[in-house]
Amino acid sequence: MLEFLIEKKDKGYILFTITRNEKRNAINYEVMEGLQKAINETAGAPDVKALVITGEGERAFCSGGDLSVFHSLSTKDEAYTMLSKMADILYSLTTLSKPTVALVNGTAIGGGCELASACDFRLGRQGIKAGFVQGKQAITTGWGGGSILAEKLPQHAAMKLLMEAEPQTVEYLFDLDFFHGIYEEESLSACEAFLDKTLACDVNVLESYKKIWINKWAAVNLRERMEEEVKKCAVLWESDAHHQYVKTFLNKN
Ligand SMILES: CC[C@H](C(=O)O)C(=O)SCCNC(=O)CCNC(=O)[C@H](O)C(C)(C)COP(=O)(O)OP(=O)(O)OC[C@H]1O[C@@H](n2cnc3c(N)ncnc32)[C@H](O)[C@@H]1OP(=O)(O)O
Repeated sequence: MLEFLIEKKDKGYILFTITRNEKRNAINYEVMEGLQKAINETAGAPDVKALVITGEGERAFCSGGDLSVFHSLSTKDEAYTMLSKMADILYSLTTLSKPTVALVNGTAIGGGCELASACDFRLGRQGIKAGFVQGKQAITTGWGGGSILAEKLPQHAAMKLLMEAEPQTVEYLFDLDFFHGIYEEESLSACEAFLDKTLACDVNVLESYKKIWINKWAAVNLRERMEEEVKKCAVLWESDAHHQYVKTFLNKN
């Protein structure tokens, strides 16, 4: 069974859905491949004006890296290989030539918040929570999401979310400008209402405007800063405290 769905919508955008609700839409290597495929398809299709990313079901948007897979990564070198692979994908998402939306339909935890941060816009469903919880697991954001967040939010807001490492309400995160909209209705209707005017714009105009930020992020060496973040997380990954968190989580039931 496929772990993701890529759908080309009539309104002119691609919808990428992580279809692993039973694992709260955790990201494994197959989901990583699917995400890159959706990014490439969006970039390459002249009739596609945006990419929307969401999770299957009502419980979770994305619970970050799949710990039942990544728990076997013991050393910093083993961790680096996975972390840098996803950092490449998140950089290509961040710098995708067209607008992107994280449609946060449920809980977003850890790397799930990094995935959302890599999108241009974030919509959160009423009642959900999201948190960069890595700090509570003796690691940092490991996919470059901290450096991306530092580009999207004011320093005090980004630092607070990363250093407190707590799941927060959608209202709290809206006030910090992490979310750009809160919705109660069905997710896709909310997303299409948010994107309506943008999708009415010529794709060449959208790409020209997005290039302003792509150039900015290149000028501030975002990719190099993400690489440094990945390397630091890989070192922390080796700690007993981190391995103990993962072990406890996987043995909880
Ligand atoms: C890899 C590095 C990356 C980075 O930052 O670079 C990271 O993302 S590190 C952070 C990794 N993610 C987590 O620590 C989140 C772990 N999950 C949870 O905290 C909860 O599951 C939560 C809050 C997302 C949802 O809680 P809820 O009560 O709704 O569900 P359960 O906890 O009962 O989980 C249901 C089912 O899904 C499995 N599950 C959930 N998250 C993950 C995950 N990240 N990896 C693997 N499996 C996950 C969980 O084990 C349960 O499975 P079951 O077989 O039913 O017991």
